[in-house]
Amino acid sequence: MAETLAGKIWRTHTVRSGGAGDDLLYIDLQLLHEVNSPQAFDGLRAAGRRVRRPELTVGTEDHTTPTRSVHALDPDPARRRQRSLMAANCAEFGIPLHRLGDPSQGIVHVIGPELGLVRPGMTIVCCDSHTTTLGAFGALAFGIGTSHSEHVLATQTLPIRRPKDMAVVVDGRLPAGVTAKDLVLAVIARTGVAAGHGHVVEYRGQAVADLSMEGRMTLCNMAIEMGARAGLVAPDEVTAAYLGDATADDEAYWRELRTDPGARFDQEVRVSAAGLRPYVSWGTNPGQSVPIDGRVPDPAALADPGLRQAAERALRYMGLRAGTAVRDIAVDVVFLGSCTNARIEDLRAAAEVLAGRKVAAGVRMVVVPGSARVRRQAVREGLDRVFAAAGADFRAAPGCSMCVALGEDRLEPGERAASTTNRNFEGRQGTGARTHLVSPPVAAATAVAGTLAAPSDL
Ligand SMILES: CC(C)[C@H](C(=O)O)[C@@H](O)C(=O)O
Ligand code: SF4
Repeated sequence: MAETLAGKIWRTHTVRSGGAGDDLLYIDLQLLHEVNSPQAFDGLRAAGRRVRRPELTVGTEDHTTPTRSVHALDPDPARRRQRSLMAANCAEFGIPLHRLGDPSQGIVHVIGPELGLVRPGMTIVCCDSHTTTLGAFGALAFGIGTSHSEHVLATQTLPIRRPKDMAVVVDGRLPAGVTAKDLVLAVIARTGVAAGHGHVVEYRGQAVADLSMEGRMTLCNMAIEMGARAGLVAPDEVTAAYLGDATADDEAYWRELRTDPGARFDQEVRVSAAGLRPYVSWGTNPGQSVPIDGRVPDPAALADPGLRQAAERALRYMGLRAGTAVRDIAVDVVFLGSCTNARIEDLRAAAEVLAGRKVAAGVRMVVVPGSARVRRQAVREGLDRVFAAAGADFRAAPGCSMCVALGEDRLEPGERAASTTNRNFEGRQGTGARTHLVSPPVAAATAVAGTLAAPSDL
């Protein structure tokens, strides 16, 4: 029978089939970070269990770490305690951990691929919703809760119901200057934030095949923002070239890792790439996004009462008026960072726009690399000097930083940011903070213009 890619990975990892209920799935890799892991370890200890496969488990510190220096003492004792607890847990259970200052430390979804841990056809879990990022490699990767994390630590298996299959097909080619971030915002603007609920989304079509691995990671990163369990791109030559070490056996296996012709998806969305422009969010969910040359919509024009109310509330929170041209919105802060857009290609794209230009007076631009490796590469390429010359603050240590405001970095109440992150709900980047989700080139152009802008506006 014709199968989807998700279906194949699922079948080959099913230890026990649960019929209409949960299957028991073998998990190839579990990643951990400091925020959600303590409960899982407490559970193990209480049950007197060990970690079944510590060598298939890797931890990092990312959500709460300082970014100004790898030696900085975090002034907050609760955050310090949380990270020491993670270190103690990993030491006790024999799990490798990349702490701040370690050359491989960084945001959990960024370091997995860097460490060569992510391969096509794997099943990967982490107590973090953006684990979907790793679907870019043709791996089935998704976030789980802490009790499930404990289950995987103890048994290397996970009880879980088989999700449905959804295809997002992007026909044609993306115009110049339109990135994976714009594409995913455009898709969510069309489908809404719940369309993928209970589904694995496989991104397909020419525009997806054209994306680099980093672009595919951006795309899969935000699968969760349309409600999906996971995002997936079938492995191809781009994947093999990025991994760089595929054997003939690997390549033969990877060729099977694709959706068979005639396989059925439970849902399909088709998008044409050709007409897309840079996208910017105006509201408080990623679906509330419009092209950069658009205007803040008028809630009164929305037929659906739920969407209308959400838009009214979003405009109030965001301090925006219907009909305002997006390009007229002035920002206080530009944040280039996060597991969505803080890999080397993202930093390059922003630096290309900033080169020879200055961040506008009154605007603060903060650049936080996704990992220590990304930072070293950026310095090798001289991007640090480009950021400094433009007046941007290129931080010394990687981490989630201002994406989530769990560490020191955050927006002040009422501040407005153009941010390369993935979530813009109320308070996400700090209490009362206002977030506009953008791509790295738009972030850089906005920093220069002081108002939301694309590079072509400069
Ligand atoms: C803190 C963590 C569990 C959370 C997640 O699950 O995604 C965070 O990474 C986020 O992006 O909101
Ligand atoms: S960078 Fe942001 S989205 Fe990514 S894991 Fe960290 S907090 Fe979550």
